[in-house]
Amino acid sequence: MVGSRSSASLPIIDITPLVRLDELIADGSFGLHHLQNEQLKAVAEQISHAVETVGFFAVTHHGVDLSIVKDALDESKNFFDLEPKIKGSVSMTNTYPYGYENYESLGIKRSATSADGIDSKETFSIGPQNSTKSGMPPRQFPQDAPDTFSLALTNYFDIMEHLARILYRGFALALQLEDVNWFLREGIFDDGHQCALRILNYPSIKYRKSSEDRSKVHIRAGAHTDYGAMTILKSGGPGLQLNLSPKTADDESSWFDVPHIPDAFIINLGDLMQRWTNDRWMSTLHRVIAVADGDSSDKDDDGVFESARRQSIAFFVNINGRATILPFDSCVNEEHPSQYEAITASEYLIRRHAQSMGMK
Ligand SMILES: O=C(O)CCC(=O)C(=O)O
Ligand SMILES: [Fe+2]
Repeated sequence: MVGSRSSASLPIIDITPLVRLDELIADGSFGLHHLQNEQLKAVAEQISHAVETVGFFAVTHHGVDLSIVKDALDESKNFFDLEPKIKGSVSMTNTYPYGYENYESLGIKRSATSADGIDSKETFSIGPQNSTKSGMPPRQFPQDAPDTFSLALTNYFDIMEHLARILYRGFALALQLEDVNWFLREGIFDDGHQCALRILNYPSIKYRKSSEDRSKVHIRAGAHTDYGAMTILKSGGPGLQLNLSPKTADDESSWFDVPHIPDAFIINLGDLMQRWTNDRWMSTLHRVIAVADGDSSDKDDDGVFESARRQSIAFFVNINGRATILPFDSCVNEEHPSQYEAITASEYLIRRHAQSMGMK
């Protein structure tokens, strides 16, 4: 029964100490003694625990200007309301891996489980600002979309880049790397990084649930793991679920709701970070399901349910394409020998993308 879905205990981490650290570094007053701060150590421990046991956590007190988030959500809504001809005028191609995609009309099924159908969502993505250093194509926005749209997305991208830096410091502390700015070194995560921003729209839907199989859920985005280092997700409503064991993806009882926490961001790790940490940190399977409005989900008879439109914004945090991914020393020992060879980040992402499209 959908009404009995249970919530995973999502770690909620107040990242104030990491935001303070960022301020100290920005104004030049940082000294190594600041790393001895007990609250900072506690945050690193919380991150470490979250990524080793769930692969997902929420961050609060992140310092992000929420008016930029609101603008991005409002402008996204207006964008997806535009005519298909306009919103689809910049679309994803073999040479431009961003732009507009309508999964339903393309018949795209990107999911790990046989039970999932075609995603009922549309998306628009942009890549990094610095196309020369990142080696990615220059950003494109539909010509007939308002300037306020490109401005809102550009601003959102910039604040996410900043939050990514703050979180990467948390990761360096959690991994006990020798330098708190380890991930932010030149050639690892500098302005040649390959982050991507994707806005998502799940149109409102009506669906019927059969009385024979009441456990069946209506999938809006099929089960998948993300490819990159981490994803910073702003979800505009409930419906996100996670599953801690890929083997049980077809078993409904193994899916847990990720609580929707307004004003927080949900962080989840991607496959690249799992590989980098020699499988110590988890890239967790997740999906989006329709949640009936007004929680009328446990009607007795065959009912038609309606689920409101849902929007979200995913910021896929990557690193520079040429950076080498080799398991961290702190994640390799006799009990856990290194599982992976060195690979560059871009090689890895291309390989993962090909796998998801059914090519090997
Ligand atoms: O819309 C959401 O809440 C999740 C989106 C997601 O998982 C993705 O785009 O990778
Ligand atoms: Fe995802």
